Amino acid sequence: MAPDPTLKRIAVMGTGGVGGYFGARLKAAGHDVSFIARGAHLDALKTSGLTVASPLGDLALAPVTASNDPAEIGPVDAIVFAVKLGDTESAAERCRPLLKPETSLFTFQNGVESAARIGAAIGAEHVVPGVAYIAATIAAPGVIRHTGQMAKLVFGETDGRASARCEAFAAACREAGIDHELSGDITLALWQKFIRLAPLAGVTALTRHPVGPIRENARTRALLGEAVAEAIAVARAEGAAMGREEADAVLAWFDGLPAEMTSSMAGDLERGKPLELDGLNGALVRLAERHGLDVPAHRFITQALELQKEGAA
Ligand SMILES: NC(=O)C1=CN([C@@H]2O[C@H](COP(=O)(O)OP(=O)(O)OC[C@H]3O[C@@H](n4cnc5c(N)ncnc54)[C@H](OP(=O)(O)O)[C@@H]3O)[C@@H](O)[C@H]2O)C=CC1
Ligand SMILES: CC(C)(CO)C(=O)C(=O)O
Repeated sequence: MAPDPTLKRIAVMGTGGVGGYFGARLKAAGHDVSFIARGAHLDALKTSGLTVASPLGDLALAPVTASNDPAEIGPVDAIVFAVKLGDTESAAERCRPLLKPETSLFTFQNGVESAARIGAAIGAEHVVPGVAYIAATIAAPGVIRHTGQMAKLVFGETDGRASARCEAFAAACREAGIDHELSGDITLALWQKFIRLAPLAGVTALTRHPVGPIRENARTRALLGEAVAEAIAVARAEGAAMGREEADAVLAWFDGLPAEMTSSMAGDLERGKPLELDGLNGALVRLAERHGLDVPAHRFITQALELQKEGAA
């Protein structure tokens, strides 16, 4: 089947675990996808193409269009935005040559502040918030490694409308075999992920252990539970429609994860890369303060990881 004609040209800003994996699936389905990358990873993409190793099916795409200069790519219909939170504003600014008035930017960054930050840089009208559920990383230059079975995108307009641009992106995902959901309440979807991710990221990074041992040890399980309860309190204060009993569903989700599952922030810590601490646990501390709430577990996590935040020198 020919790919949906509405999204003729797609650019991936940040060809890492998330952008590389989902961008590769879209390209394999026949879409015109350009990959923005840098360093040795870009060199490998240019010389050897993009490889994805995944339990859902490997891909070896060569050649691929890859560049560190968005002006070389020019205006596109959609952008998949997936850089780390610390690169948000600089990468958003670099998207300008990719924009025409109707270009949509789908952001799959973690946290609950991504769309607002990108919107402030390039105009809110371009931005569609989204959530990625996947564990993927750059295993070597040009190679994305996906672990586990989870690989899902959730996206939607902030006002809940089923817009043409979201329908078109959903069609592209369908054609590419990407598990996806066009959400009628993306703000809730962002919080649903955030109340899982921030505790998991914080506790896996802090303990340097995957979820298996953390959930089996009474003390670390309690820390995870406290971090979840605090995140839910902040979500509720921010207006997310969820009850305190949501904590049971989150702990059940942790119990269902593969024991060896960790978080992208723990992976960054291991590799000496900068941490997304300010946008995850740090964001909960900031938002809690705004509502007069105390979040001691997240405060402690941010304090304990502070010296690793910028990555290894
Ligand atoms: N990895 C995962 O499993 C998941 C991650 N997420 C979220 O998705 C977002 C992206 O994470 P992830 O895919 O892991 O990130 P990665 O670090 O794997 O990939 C981001 C890539 O973008 C590159 N990059 C950053 N800025 C620019 C720029 N201005 N120009 C060109 N290239 C640039 C980075 O290069 P360099 O390495 O040189 O910095 C890197 O190669 C994060 O917010 C993360 O929390 C969400 C769900 C799961
Ligand atoms: C927990 C996980 C793997 C879920 O998608 C994630 O988002 C991350 O580690 O950044």
